[in-house]
Amino acid sequence: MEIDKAIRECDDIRLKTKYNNAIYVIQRALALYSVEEVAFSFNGGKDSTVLLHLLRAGYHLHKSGKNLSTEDAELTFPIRTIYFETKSTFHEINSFTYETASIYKLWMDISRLDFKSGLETLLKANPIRAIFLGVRIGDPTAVGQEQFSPSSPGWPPFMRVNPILDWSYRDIWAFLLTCKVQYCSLYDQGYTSIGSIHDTVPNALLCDSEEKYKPAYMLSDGRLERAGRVKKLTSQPLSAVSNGLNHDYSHSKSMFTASVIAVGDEILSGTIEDQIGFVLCRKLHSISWSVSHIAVARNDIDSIADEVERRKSTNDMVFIYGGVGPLPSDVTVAGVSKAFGVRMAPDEEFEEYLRHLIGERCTGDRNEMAQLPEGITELVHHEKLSVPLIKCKNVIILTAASVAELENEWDCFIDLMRSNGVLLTTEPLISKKLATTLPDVEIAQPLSEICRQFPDLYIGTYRKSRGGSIIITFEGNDKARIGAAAEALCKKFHPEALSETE
Ligand SMILES: Cc1cc2nc3c(=O)[nH]c(=O)nc-3n(C[C@H](O)[C@H](O)[C@H](O)COP(=O)(O)O)c2cc1C
Ligand SMILES: Nc1ncnc2c1ncn2[C@@H]1O[C@H](COP(=O)(O)OP(=O)(O)OP(=O)(O)O)[C@@H](O)[C@H]1O
Ligand SMILES: [Mg+2]
Repeated sequence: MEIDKAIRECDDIRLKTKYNNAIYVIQRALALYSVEEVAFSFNGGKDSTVLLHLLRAGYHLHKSGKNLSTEDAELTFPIRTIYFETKSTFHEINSFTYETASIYKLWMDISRLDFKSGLETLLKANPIRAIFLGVRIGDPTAVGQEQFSPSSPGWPPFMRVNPILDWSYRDIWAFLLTCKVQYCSLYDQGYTSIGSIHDTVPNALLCDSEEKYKPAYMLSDGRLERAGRVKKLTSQPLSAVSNGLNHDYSHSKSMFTASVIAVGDEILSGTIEDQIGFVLCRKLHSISWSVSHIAVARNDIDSIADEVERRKSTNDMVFIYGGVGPLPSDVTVAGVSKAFGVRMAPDEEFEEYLRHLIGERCTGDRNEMAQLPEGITELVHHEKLSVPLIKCKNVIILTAASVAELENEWDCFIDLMRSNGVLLTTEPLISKKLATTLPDVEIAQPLSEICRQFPDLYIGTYRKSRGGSIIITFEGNDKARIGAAAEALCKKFHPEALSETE
């Protein structure tokens, strides 16, 4: 088999290792699923071109391992190949896909539906259980994926098989050039990663002094392969902690809203009690911020991403804590990354901080702790913080794991907010509490009337126990109005029925 031979004969040890690992994944998949149960998602891009040849080699080796006729395996490639064709595909990509299909006699299934609907249709009509993809770490969609990853909730059920997940940009080009296989012509014109015609331009890093573009394999820093993608999210200046807040500052009197997300399986199993959320709500309340939601998410990228996605657009700020660090369960930052649809990329500034903090233990080939969501992360510095606060648009990732640590991070956060003028826009809330042992049925009606009379105040109630006292809270910015509301309520009962409490 020409691919296998080319790799075995080359002296690139790194490429050989990557190749062997990818072939291993392919062979395991072919051992787990029959040929009819697998499909290959091919779109003419460089990554899927690499995968095509790996699959050809892997299928051949799979056949020869079973002592079946390998001649047939060289000539035919019986794995169903799916291509989602759209009007916004580059014509060079389209024609390369069709030419490749004809050269290698691919069994093509063309879909003109969106990915999800196309896959639903395909899976209804065929016994497909696993799909090979050319997804690589660094792709925005790779966040949280492994070599075998079930499709996400909401997608039809199948196994995503990613044999080249750990391949770098350099590995891709080493393979294509070593095996001397054809690739789409756009890669020779400065394109380094290809999306749709609307969001892809040649990579400016390959433009020479005569305004000509060098081929994609000349890009020296593979982390910049997506520099030719027109960004959907523009990055922000890294100056103020208030950047990215959804709040409209022109209405300075309106309340800021926040959501609080704790991350931790142990909170959900009742092993530990979340005290940080409680203290954080109190602190937010003390500066007149309204907490609209508090949630606990599992240590799982999709659960975190779902929660963050839901809250970030409806709140001025989202605070998330737990699951930050190098442990296997520390996936909070990756979850935030997924919520914003951006990839995780090494952040040199953050790595430097970590190096100071924990020495050389944190450096290495893949310093996971120093990977942060790309293009949306702002490191917010404060002299009292040994590691800066991580702020992704309006999501603040707190590293606190105890109330004392939260106190420190909070003080710094407040300091920074003040210096950005944010806290000066709202006045502190004033509150008054009344306690009563009257039964709730007796209080309900008169209290409703007071609520109607004082719509400018927040009036709430809570019970200490079913049989015990009820606490009525009055909150607002105007002391006189609070006094008037409390008095109006007291007048509706006998003089000792309600008393002020802390
Ligand atoms: C075969 C196939 C399977 C996919 N499975 C999933 C999935 O399970 N979950 C998911 O969020 N996206 C899935 N996607 C979508 C991709 O992750 C991603 O949204 C898409 O490739 C982005 O392409 P775009 O940048 O052109 O929008 C799948 C795509 C393909 C082609
Ligand atoms: N339109 C499509 N049809 C079929 N598969 C697709 C399509 N778009 C993406 N895929 C699958 O998703 C994988 C990842 O896509 P991605 O765009 O990151 O890589 P690529 O297109 O192969 O290379 P490049 O990074 O140069 O664009 C592809 O390798 C392919 O398996
Ligand atoms: Mg592509």
